[in-house]
Amino acid sequence: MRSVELGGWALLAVALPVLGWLLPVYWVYLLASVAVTGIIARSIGLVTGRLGLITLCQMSFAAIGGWTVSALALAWPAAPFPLLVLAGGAAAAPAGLAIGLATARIRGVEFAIVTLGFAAALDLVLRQGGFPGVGTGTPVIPHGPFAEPRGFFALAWTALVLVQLALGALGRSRVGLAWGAVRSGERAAAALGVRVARVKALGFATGACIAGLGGGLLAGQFGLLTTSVFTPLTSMMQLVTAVLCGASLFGGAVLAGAFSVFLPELLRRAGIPLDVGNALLAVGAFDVLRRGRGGLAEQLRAALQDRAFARARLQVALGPTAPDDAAASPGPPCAPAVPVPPVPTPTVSVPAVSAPAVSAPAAETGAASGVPPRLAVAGLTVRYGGVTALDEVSLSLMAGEVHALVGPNGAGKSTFVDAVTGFLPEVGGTVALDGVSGFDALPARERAVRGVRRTFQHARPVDGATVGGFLRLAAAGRPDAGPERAERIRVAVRFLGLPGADVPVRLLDAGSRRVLEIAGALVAAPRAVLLDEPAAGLGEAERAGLAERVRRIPEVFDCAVLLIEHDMGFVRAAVSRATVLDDGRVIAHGAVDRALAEPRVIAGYLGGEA
Ligand SMILES: Nc1ncnc2c1ncn2[C@@H]1O[C@H](COP(=O)(O)OP(=O)(O)OP(=O)(O)O)[C@@H](O)[C@H]1O
Repeated sequence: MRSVELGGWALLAVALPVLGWLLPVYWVYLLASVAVTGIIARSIGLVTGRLGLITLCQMSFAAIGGWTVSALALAWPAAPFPLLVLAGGAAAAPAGLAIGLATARIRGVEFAIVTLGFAAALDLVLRQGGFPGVGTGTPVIPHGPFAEPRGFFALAWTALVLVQLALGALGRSRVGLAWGAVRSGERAAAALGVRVARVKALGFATGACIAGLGGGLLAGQFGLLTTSVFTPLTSMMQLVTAVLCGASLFGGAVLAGAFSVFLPELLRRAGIPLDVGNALLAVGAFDVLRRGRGGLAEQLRAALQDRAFARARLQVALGPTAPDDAAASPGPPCAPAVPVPPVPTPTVSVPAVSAPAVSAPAAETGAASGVPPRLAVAGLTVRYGGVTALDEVSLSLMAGEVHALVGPNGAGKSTFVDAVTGFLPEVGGTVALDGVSGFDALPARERAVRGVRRTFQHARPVDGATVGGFLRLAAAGRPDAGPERAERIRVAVRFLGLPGADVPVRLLDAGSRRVLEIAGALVAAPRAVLLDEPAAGLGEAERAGLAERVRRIPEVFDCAVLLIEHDMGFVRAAVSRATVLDDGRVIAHGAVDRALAEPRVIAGYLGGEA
């Protein structure tokens, strides 16, 4: 895969100068247009392809870049043109940041409508004021060699390649990995410690900056810009073409540029109305979205990846472990490598709660030893409209224990995890971490950063990431040094038998993805992990292997585990204590065998299975 990419870059490095100097000027002009349009398509590929946000205003950001370059070139004709183009990108970025911050809490149709509104508003403003130089008929003439078509060709393609290299580096960084996490699911991203609103705004601002660069280049290529180039409709057509071609990749952006430039030319020569071409592009984009496999370039890359990893191990290996398997290295213990900062006293007041329906004896919760529970949950109450999903539920999760939370479907188990990890807006009761109250007042991301990590019943690890990339992102939420993180990742990979770091997550089967999600929780040096049905999707042998590993998590990672699981064999193999919920209330708790042997549990849940 890597060699294919390197080969592609080498081919480009040779082909572009040759084409630039040998082709007739007309073709050089068209190919320069491909690069400029490709830059705008790449900005859409970032926002829509990587971040999953439908943007209908990328041509408006291009207009801001074009307007800025036009104004600067008229005021300062001898200015180095590349510098002006950079100024165009810089001018568009704040507009993107402002929209990104204002829309941080929305996505989907609402987000698309906001961007369309911005595009329409800017279109009106531009129609009133026009672009600099148009009134007097003074065109932008790029200073120096860039005024010539061949010089401009070199500038446009250099800009596209530099944008790609910058996005490639960003994509491998924590920010880029976080874009994929946000696209996969904002809840799951927050559970990884990602600042969702900030990451979205930054991504949108980056996209705006790139579109601004494209618009700045358009000013140099056209000389005089007209508003018809930057209407909301052209933004929509750019989006359609970018989606069809898969512009989250360099090849897709180039293809989108080629479609935009050559399709109208071909249709014109064939005497076919341009609208027919637009309709064909729209149908193609619709088909791409319907299939959900990405645009043309993304599908090609997926096919190449499938081939490259055809012989690789793509499942977790969960055979029996040797007692010292995970901790084979003499490295530092995985946790608590970083001390957990104290939780500040909450500024919001927590409503007083009455005593829990069933309260745990002090000896069982560990309170008698004076060691505070890792998580002390008291009187947790959650209502969905008229449904009381949790009713005064209390549970103490002690250091060193694996504790099961079991009960029939609809008992409130997932709601409990959502409430403790901060994913529900209105929750009654209190949660303390390591004896410090106020944990329940923190937002979800902050709870993850403080060391309470979770997995989801329906796992969705980061789109487009590799196993290694996902784990790096998951480990990055803690303020410790790189080598400690790398060591935690190494231990978790070995402990859970994960496939190679370069394997794309999308190639893993459902069960292996869930195990990867567990690893993501563990590499963050958590104080407690809450695992929601982690064995779903695994075969019989793997389930046994996972149960054994879950039992050993406290010993290897110094973190307490709350396990939700319907398979009682798995539960008995993995846990020491259990709390049984039914209809949102605790009906039994204590040592696992005793709790599961309670008559109410056997009658209401196990149906004689005990
Ligand atoms: N978003 C929601 N809106 C309304 N009701 C909900 C919502 N989520 C859960 N519920 C209800 O709350 C109750 C508890 O649901 P929850 O998903 O927590 O149960 P569970 O024990 O995790 O079930 P399962 O084992 O099937 O996952 C159920 O009656 C469910 O229908």
